[in-house]
Amino acid sequence: MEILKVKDYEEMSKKACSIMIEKMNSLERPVLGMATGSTPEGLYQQLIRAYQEEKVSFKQVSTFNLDEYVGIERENPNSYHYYMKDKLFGHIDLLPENAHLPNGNAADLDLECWEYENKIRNAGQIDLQVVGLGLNGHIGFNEPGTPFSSRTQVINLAESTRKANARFFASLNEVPTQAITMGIDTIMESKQILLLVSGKKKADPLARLLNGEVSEDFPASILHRHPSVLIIADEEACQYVTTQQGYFIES
Ligand SMILES: N[C@@H]1[C@@H](O)[C@H](O)[C@@H](COP(=O)(O)O)O[C@@H]1O
Repeated sequence: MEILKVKDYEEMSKKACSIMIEKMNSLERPVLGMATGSTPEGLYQQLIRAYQEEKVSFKQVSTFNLDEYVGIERENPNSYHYYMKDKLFGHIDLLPENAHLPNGNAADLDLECWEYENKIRNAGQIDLQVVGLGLNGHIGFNEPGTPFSSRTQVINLAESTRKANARFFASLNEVPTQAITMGIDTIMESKQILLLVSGKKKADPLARLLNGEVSEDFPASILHRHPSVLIIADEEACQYVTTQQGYFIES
C-alpha cells in the first residue's frame, strides 16, 4: 500500500485521471471499477475533459460500479445509475451495454447479486477499481462487521452511513435502508485498487486505515492485504499521517 500525497482535491482528481488513462491506453479491453459519492466527481470531470480532448476513448472499456441502493428507480436522481449517467457515462463514448451497475430493483435481489458476480468474472475481473473511503471505514457499502470473505450481496446500511448520505436526499427518511454492494472479497479480486481520500473529515479514517489493525470492524483495513493499492490523498486528509510511517511515494 502506497500513498501519493497531493495538494488538494483538484490535484487528486487529475492524478487519478492520468492513472486511469494510462491503464485504459495500456489494455485492449480495460475493465474499470467505478465508485460514487462526492470523492470521484472531480475524477469524472477530468475523464470527460480527456475524452473531449481525444486523449482517451471508452469504446473498448467495460465498467462495473461498486454499489447501488435497493428500492429506488434508476431514473431517481439519487440512484447511482443516475449519478453515473449524469456525471460520466452521458458524456463519453462508453457503450451503454458495457456499463454495469447492480440493479437495486431486481425482483430477486440475491439472483441479481449472483449474476453481477458472474458478469465481473466473465469480463475477466476488474483491472483498476476506484474506491472511496466511508467515514466508518466502509468500502463500497460494506459496513463495519461485514466478513472479509463477503461476495456481492444485499447489505443493511449503517445509520451513520444513511446520515452521511442524507445530504443528497430531501430528508433522512428518504435514504434507503439497504443497498447491493460488491463484497469485500469481490473488491479484493480487482487487479489494482485506487483509493481516493480528500478533505478534513477523512483525516481520522485515513489515519485509522494506516495505523490500525486489519479488522472487519474497519472494512478498508483489508486493503493492507492487497498487492497493488495506491491511495491518492490530499493534504487535509493526510494531516494525521506522519512521514515516518513510510507509506509515502513521490508524485
Ligand atoms: N457507497 C458510497 C461509497 O462508495 C463512497 O466511497 C463513500 C464515501 O462517500 P464520499 O465520497 O461522498 O465521502 O460512501 C458512499 O456511501
